[in-house]
Amino acid sequence: MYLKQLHLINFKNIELAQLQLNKGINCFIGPNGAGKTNLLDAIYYMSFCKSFFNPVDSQNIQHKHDFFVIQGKYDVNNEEEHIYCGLKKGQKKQFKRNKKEYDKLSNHIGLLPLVMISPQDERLIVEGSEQRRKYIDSVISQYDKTYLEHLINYNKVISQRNIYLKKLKNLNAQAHEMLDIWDFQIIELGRKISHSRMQFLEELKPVFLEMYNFIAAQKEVVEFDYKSNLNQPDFEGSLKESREKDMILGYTTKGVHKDDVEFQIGGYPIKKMGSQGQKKTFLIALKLGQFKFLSEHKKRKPLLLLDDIFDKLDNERGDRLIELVGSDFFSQIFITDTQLNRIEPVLNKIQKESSIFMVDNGKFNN
Ligand SMILES: Nc1ncnc2c1ncn2[C@@H]1O[C@H](COP(=O)(O)OP(=O)(O)OP(=O)(O)O)[C@@H](O)[C@H]1O
Repeated sequence: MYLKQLHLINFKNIELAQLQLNKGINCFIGPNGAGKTNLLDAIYYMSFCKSFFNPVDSQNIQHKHDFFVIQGKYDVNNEEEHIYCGLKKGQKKQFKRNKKEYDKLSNHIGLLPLVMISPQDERLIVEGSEQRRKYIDSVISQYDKTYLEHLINYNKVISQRNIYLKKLKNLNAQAHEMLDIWDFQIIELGRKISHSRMQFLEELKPVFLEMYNFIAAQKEVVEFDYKSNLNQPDFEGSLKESREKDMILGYTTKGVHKDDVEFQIGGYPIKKMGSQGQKKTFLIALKLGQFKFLSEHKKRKPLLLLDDIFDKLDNERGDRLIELVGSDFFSQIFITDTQLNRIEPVLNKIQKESSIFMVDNGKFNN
């Protein structure tokens, strides 16, 4: 699978861009703020129907304009796929595949698998558990539609339960009866969600370790551990016991919406003990592991988007990463960097078909 053509109008700082893309490697080189990451974000948008960076859709429209359009032509197993996304201020976004609008955007997720590696991934390490859950959910949703449905339903149950808790004054028999109904679903759906998350992380672990050990040349020991709220011995009992507390707080404190994954280096949390380069290596290995995982599950190689990837890595790790990325294991790749003299030697080492686009002030030349 690869992206052949990209056409953008008023997407962030890119007023107009029409690009013919290379099946191999596409490099976008330019100064800070030029629009390199915005271009990657437009490609991300076509796979996930949303921005990687800004969840407020209307803020992705170029300032002083009232709409944006993103269009892409893909080759998927020698069939052409045309994706159109248009957003006009104050209106619902239009998302079409081959001129036909989707009934539900969730039906599109997974058609064009994609893995993005960005400096923003640091959020996965430094921020709270919500970031890690979102990450896991977005990967599983790319290959398992039922999971996405369970997750949507689970979130609806939690939000209805929370609305009810906020209005509740005391836990009388009627309140317990109502909560029993929601708690039954929290347990049923939660079990399925927790099981899928556990399976995914167990399968991801060996490929993640393989990638980490390759890039870091076995220099340190890393690990991740899934902590599911549902795995405590009597989850049902503890959900019931928390009702009083939930009523006071006005939200549900137990359930898979509180799950987490602990990232470790040398047996300690990487958030506290990892150096910047080690954290970066960890995140790259996680995402490349995800790439391998998705390739196997989708029987299709995802697009790989590498935003500012070589920053903070020492030469040895950088070289090993180049060796990896240059292998036939990866298909179409998009790379951004501020320096042409850092990218040119990389392309020479890789020996893959490539195009270089110079980016300045939202304009692209090659
Ligand atoms: N809705 C918008 N309208 C106009 N400009 C926008 C909009 N959203 C973001 N921008 C601008 O886009 C620019 C950022 O572009 P981008 O993140 O693509 O830069 P970059 O080339 O990746 O830079 P860096 O090398 O610093 O990562 C900023 O100047 C930002 O103000």
